[in-house]
Amino acid sequence: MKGLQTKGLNKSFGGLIVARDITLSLQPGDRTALIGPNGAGKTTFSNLITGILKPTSGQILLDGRDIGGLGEAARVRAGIAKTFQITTLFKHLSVRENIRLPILERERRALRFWHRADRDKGIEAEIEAQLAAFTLLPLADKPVQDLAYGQQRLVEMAMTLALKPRVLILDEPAAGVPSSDSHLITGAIEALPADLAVLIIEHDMKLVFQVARSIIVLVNGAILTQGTPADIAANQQVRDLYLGAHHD
Ligand SMILES: Nc1ncnc2c1ncn2[C@@H]1O[C@H](COP(=O)(O)OP(=O)(O)OP(=O)(O)O)[C@@H](O)[C@H]1O
Repeated sequence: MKGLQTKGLNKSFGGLIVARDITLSLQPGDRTALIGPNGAGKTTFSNLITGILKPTSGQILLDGRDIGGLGEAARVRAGIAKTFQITTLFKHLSVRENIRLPILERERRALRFWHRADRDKGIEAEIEAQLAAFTLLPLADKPVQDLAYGQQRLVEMAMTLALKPRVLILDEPAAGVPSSDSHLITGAIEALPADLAVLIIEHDMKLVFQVARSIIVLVNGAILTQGTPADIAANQQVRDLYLGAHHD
């Protein structure tokens, strides 16, 4: 089966169960949001997928292959990427230079024997394409520290795509972004490569309902329900348990 699957994923910290029998699948092209109240286990789930945490039991498959035994770096190489965080941006370097870094790193790892000039030309073309895709061309030569927060988040996304992921986890892409700039984030998500499988963990329901085609609701570490945005908006249990409740 193509894409990412989890089968019966469980995680406990001592007596505290934070992931309960999570079985889901994320196919190429999916735009799936994972929502749930604070402490529901969303971050824990993302950490299980990226390999930061090891599950207590259960399986994680990528294209049908069990990747549960792989460490974080190997999972990135296998095609699972989570967005770089703003704290990892080189703030004094330009947007273009920041985007160049993960591309150079990828090429160094791939040990492809390009003629140097061809390789450099290819890299520069890729940087320009990413700048254009994320509407960053006019800002390309500015130091990242001079950008608005929402624009810095676009730089993170562009850098993550240099890893050529097949599965992309966007962990709170709109966190800290003023609502006047949230269209930058929704625009960037909508412009992601069509065949990428995208999992969006997000508190901002407006953004979730704009970009997700499927929504998974997590409560107490377990999947309460999964459905289209219309299903979820109409689900009384979700409204009672989550959407009506106060969260940040
Ligand atoms: N390393 C840890 N050790 C013990 N308990 C932990 C650890 N990490 C998370 N937890 C607990 O696991 C539960 C789920 O936390 P998690 O951060 O995954 O939830 P979340 O849905 O991402 O919440 P939020 O929306 O607030 O980010 C919480 O009760 C949390 O206190």
